[in-house]
Order: sequence, then C-alpha cells, then structure tokens
Amino acid sequence: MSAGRFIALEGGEGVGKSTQLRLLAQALQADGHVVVTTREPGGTPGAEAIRAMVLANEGEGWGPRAEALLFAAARADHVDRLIRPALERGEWVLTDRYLDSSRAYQGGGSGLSDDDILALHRIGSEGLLPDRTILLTLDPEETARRLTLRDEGRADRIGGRDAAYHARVAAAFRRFAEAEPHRFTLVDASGTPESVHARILSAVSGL
Ligand SMILES: Nc1ncnc2c1ncn2[C@@H]1O[C@H](COP(=O)(O)OP(=O)(O)OP(=O)(O)O)[C@@H](O)[C@H]1O
Ligand SMILES: Cc1cn([C@H]2C[C@H](O)[C@@H](COP(=O)(O)O)O2)c(=O)[nH]c1=O
Repeated sequence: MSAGRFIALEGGEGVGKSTQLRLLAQALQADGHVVVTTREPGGTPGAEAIRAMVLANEGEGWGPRAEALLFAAARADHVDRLIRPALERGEWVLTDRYLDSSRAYQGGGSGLSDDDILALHRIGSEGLLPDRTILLTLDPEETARRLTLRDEGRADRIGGRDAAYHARVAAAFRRFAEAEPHRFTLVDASGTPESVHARILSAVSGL
C-alpha cells in the first residue's frame, strides 16, 4: 500500500479554500487515490460540536485562551479519530484549515504566543503536521466581494471580527509561509476557480 498524504488548505475567510478542496479531491480521485475531505474546526462529531460552540454568535463567546484550547481539543479529536486512521490506511487527507489557522487567528489575530499554540498542538495532536500546506492569498477587496455574494452580510463569531483583526491574521499567515518554505506553498487565489486549481495541482505535484 502506498503511503497516505496529508494536505491542508489555509487562508483567511472566503479566499476559496472549500471550492479548491473540492476540485483537488476530484482530481486526485480521478487519478485513482482514495481521498478523505474534511475541515477544521470539525471533521468528527466531537469536533463539530466544538465548532458550533466557538463559532455561534449567541452568548458572550470565549476569551482568546479558552478559544485556543477549544480549537486544540477539536483538532486532537479530529487527528485521533479521522486523520491518523486515514493516513495509516494509505489515503489522502485534504483538510480545509488546520494548525496554521490557530497560529494565525488565536496567535496573530488574538495575541497568543506561537510557542503556546504549538505547545497545545504537541499535547493535543502529538505535533502532527501536513505534508504540504497550501496558503491561498487574495487581496481584501476581492475577498470582501466574494464574501458579500456568498454570505449577504452574515458572518460567524470569528469571521465577523473587524478588518484590523483579519489583516493581522493575513499577515501572520504570510510570516509563517515565508519562515517555513519547506512546509508551505503560497498560491495566488485570484482568477477563475479553474486557474487557481491549476496552480494548486502544480503545488502538490511533488507529492
Ligand atoms: N476563483 C473564484 N472566483 C470567484 N469566486 C470564487 C472563486 N473561488 C470561490 N469563489 C466563491 O467565493 C465564495 C467563497 O469561496 P469558498 O467558500 O470556497 O471560500 P472559503 O475560503 O472556503 O471560505 P471560508 O473561509 O468562509 O470557509 C463562494 O461563494 C465561492 O463560490
Ligand atoms: C481551525 C481554526 C479556525 N478558526 C476560525 C477561522 C474561521 O473564522 C472559522 C472557521 O470557519 P470557516 O468556515 O473555515 O471560515 O474558525 C480559528 O480561529 N482557529 C482555528 O484553529
């Protein structure tokens, strides 16, 4: 059996991660691979329950530390019950967000240290990292246009944070990608879904 591969799609709100995850899964399946598609927070019943708690607009929400712990707990369940078993079966796992979202949002956006986020990941998920992380980048104006068309002004608790928060998130993603080029590939998310898909295919061709 060939080894499984683990790919994460990352980036800010509405850059096209879910759209590209679907297209990549279809291409890999057409190539004969068994593909598991999933998302964070979520992917298992426990992690989806945490998703509902952290993203709901009702109630007073969570402080940055509680939020980071909840995302790490959701990830621990996701890794333990879905991601590792699929990789051990030799399947390809494609996830819409993973650890670098915690580093960018709870770290870059909310001010927790990167060391603390990585410590939670070591404890929760034994530090499991993707084979490749595709960071989709898009200018804020085009992102806003896509989100307005999709959401018509509705946003969840984190998506609804102000522009300065999301600018810090985007800057943090870029810093990580520049600091860890062996792990990240930056992909321009502008243009048609098909043209972005072609860039992603070339980014994963080495796998
Ligand atoms: N290349 C593209 N050009 C124009 N519109 C696009 C493109 N890719 C995706 N879209 C549209 O933009 C919106 C956001 O895309 P999508 O839901 O895939 O983004 P996302 O990054 O997964 O969002 P979120 O972070 O909220 O989960 C959707 O309405 C989608 O149809
Ligand atoms: C994994 C993860 C996610 N988030 C935030 C990012 C988004 O605002 C939501 C997820 O919803 P989407 O449909 O993927 O946009 O949660 C976060 O803050 N930290 C994380 O670790």
